[in-house]
Amino acid sequence: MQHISVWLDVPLRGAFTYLHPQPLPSGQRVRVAFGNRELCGVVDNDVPPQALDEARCKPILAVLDELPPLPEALLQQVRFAARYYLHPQGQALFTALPTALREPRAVTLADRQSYRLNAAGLAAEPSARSTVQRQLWLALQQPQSRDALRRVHPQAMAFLKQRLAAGHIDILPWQAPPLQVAAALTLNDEQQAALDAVAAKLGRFGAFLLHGITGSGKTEVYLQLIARVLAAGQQALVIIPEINLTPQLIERFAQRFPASHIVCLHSGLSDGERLQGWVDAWQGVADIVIGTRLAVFTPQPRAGLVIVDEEHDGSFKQQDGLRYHARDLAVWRASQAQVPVLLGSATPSLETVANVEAGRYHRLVLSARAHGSARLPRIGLVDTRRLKLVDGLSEPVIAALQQRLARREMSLVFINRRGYSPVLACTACGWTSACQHCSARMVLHLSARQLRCHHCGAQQRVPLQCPACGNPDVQPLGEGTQRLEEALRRLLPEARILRIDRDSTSHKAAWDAVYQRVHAGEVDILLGTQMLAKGHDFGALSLVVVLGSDGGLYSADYRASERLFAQLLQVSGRAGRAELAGDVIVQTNWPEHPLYLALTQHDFDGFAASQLQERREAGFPPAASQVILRADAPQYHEAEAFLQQVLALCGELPPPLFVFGPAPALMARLAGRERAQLTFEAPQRPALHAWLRALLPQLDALARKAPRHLRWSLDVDPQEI
Ligand SMILES: Nc1ncnc2c1ncn2[C@@H]1O[C@H](COP(=O)(O)OP(=O)(O)OP(=O)(O)O)[C@@H](O)[C@H]1O
Ligand SMILES: [Zn+2]
Repeated sequence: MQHISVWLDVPLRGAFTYLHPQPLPSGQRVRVAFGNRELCGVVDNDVPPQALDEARCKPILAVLDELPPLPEALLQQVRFAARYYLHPQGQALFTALPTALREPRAVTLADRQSYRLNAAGLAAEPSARSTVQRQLWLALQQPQSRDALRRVHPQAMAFLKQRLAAGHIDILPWQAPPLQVAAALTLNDEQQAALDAVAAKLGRFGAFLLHGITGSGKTEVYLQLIARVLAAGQQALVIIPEINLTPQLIERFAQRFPASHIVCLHSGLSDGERLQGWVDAWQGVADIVIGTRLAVFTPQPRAGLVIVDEEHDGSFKQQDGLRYHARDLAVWRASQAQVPVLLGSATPSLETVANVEAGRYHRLVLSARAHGSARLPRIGLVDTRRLKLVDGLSEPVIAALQQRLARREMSLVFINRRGYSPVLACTACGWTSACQHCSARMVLHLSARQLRCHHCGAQQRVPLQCPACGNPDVQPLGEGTQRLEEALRRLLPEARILRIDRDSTSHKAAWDAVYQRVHAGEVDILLGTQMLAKGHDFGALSLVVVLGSDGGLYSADYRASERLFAQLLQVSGRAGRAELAGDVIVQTNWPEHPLYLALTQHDFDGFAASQLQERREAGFPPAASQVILRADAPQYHEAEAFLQQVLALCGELPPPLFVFGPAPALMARLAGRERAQLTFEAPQRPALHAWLRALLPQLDALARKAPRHLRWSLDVDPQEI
């Protein structure tokens, strides 16, 4: 019997040892017993098996070998991710796999082979009268996939089956159809320079930032680079935020590469669809993979290029389990595969800006809008300190909306708050609608007659009177999208208004309908949240109004200004993308704030430089490296006590490492649990990680003794504090 190391999806750091009569290759999926369950495991011969007595060791129950062993490149990527993010490797591995491959069961996959008549089949010619048979027989003189045959005639499968049984068919391995590239746009000089710079690195590693203002034609650069990669017989990986994965984007890729196999990986897929796409990429059948953060783990044997669009986007950081950053893993992966990686954004993250400054990434600039006459919009501020607002709207804003309406141009009203009003308050005693489970207010959803917590999902009926003092006069305070919709309908009765937020437009089909209406010219005012901020290209849009953004100016989170600036520049970037000139109006009580001043000048570089300077002075990332140890429990003192024990375990940290806390998290209470944290920090990452890695065994031991209801986690390079 052989001792074999197997990774399991369990929160333990080591691999497990099982027995099997023969050696098995690394990456082989197997079924094993674990406790009283059966689990899927993955063999890893890089880990020495434990020298256990055979009597104490269980056998492997089944070898799940309908697929080849998982590729070494994936196992390496997982090894790196587990090490870097201080996460159990077994769990990291299973995070990387599609759900269907996490189960201890065999999977079924589409047939990607081709079929062609052999000599016997060519000799057995159907009679001229059986037209369907003849049509299929003629088609099968060339290699055909099952899909292609079905398109020839719906009865194709029956014909194929019969001919296979008769021994008339040769089965051929999958073959890529010849590449087709539809007509591309002529690049402008900056686009061309960017393309040339990355193309020069094809076949080698190089990290690039494509810093292109909104509407500068970044996507066109991606498409033309991908054309080169495909022409070289390689595969491309494109990672984008979930919110940008619109049917329009996919359509743009499909139109450019009509014969290529494009796989789209996102959260809306069924397990079977995700598995098929993943396996197609791994088997080299898929030429292009476009997906959200999890797609960074999709294997590609002929990898040629990695693209991360909107690289600054917060959704690239996973917030539970293996807390990886898809952009950072994408860069690592490109360096392993020796291919270039291109990070695109109009508002790059400060991490990336710092990497450019340090010479690790090379910056490529697109400084002008690509579309013929398009210019950047004018951004103006409306000082609301002395203005009377009607449902949150100032006179100049209403006038501007009216003007566009008269000119039959489209406007976008942006407010990052869904619901009717962010809080309900009692006019007598000052009671507000706090969530009982979170340190947050419950949002009024008037149409549903509910108060809802946007953090934990708690819902309750709108009280008819103040729950504290019985006063019947409880009033909504502030505006959300629903209330603004109501106000706009009243103030501009002739306008056709379309509200877009997570309540109105949650699935892809709804998005499709939005696009159709917008492009058919059936919308005068688009009103919505951050769902509208990024990536969309609405030609007729000439005015953007930003409401309620002041809240982001004075947050305790040091990243809040960076995020707000990026969001405002992105949403401003929706205006004036084609022939129409664009205007942006930001309503604010703080018109002198440096963030707004930089915004009105479209001064990303100046703003980023000042933010980086602040971070350096304060010793915050990217000028330092952080790891947060979080703990939560029903009572604060339980979470805190655990972290105190960790502190005692740490003892004196070797300078320049240091730790602060335990302190309550910014959102101290969430879904009924109190949250505390320790923040570890150091000017340099390797020393911090090495020191924490050495601490892990003792930390795990301590955690095993903690109360059962205590939860804890490590967050490397945290994005939320
Ligand atoms: N070289 C070009 N010549 C003419 N038009 C172009 C060119 N490149 C891009 N465009 C057009 O400019 C518009 C904006 O391009 P694209 O959507 O690629 O920009 P982007 O930089 O990805 O924008 P954003 O970051 O704002 O989403 C599109 O309508 C596109 O067709
Ligand atoms: Zn809540």
